[in-house]
Amino acid sequence: MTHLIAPSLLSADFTRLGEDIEMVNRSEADWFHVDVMDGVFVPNISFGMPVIKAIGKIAKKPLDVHLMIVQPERYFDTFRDLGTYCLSIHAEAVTHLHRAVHQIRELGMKAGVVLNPHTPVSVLEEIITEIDLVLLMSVNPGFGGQKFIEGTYGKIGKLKKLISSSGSSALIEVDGGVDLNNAGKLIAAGADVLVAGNTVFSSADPAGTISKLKNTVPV
Ligand SMILES: O=C(CO)[C@H](O)[C@H](O)COP(=O)(O)O
Repeated sequence: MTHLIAPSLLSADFTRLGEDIEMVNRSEADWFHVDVMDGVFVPNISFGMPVIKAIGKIAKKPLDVHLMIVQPERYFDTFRDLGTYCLSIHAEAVTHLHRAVHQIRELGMKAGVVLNPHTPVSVLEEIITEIDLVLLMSVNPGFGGQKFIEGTYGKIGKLKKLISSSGSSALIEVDGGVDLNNAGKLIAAGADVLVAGNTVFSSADPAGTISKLKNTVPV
């Protein structure tokens, strides 16, 4: 499978969000990455339901929603109703991860599990065959534009081994500090989905940057 690109709307220009969404619609991007922060699980607040509803009205590509919130179970129904394709929750934010991922799947969404940089891949051993995606944070979550954590390459390798030895078909997504310099190495390490915020939206040619990310070859 060729890798997928998911521009993170956290780095979009909110004064012209509609134009940025249309740019992504027309681009070679595959998904919209939507970061939801509550100011408790992470030290920042992003946007909530009315904004996501507006995004969903004009987004022509699947919504890949990353919940950085405590007790995410409270909102699974709401995110399904907002048209979420893949709903990802942090392993660190829920006590009953198995129950939570099954609730997400029963609502008809793909279920993703997110690991913070300090959380080992081994926490997924008993659940890897029951999830659709693992999102590895390559920065500490909460803010766009942070520096990529180099240890992520090794973590992708460990996750890839766990996925192939278990027969899981989970995708590996990487989020945080992804740019044109590290994209090829991330794909070579085994990343299936690259999230990019700052790299895309701070670029002089965002659609061109998405195209470059999409056409990056493994190195
Ligand atoms: O989840 C996130 C922050 O918690 C963002 O998706 C991530 O940081 C992407 O932004 P950038 O590519 O600018 O690092």
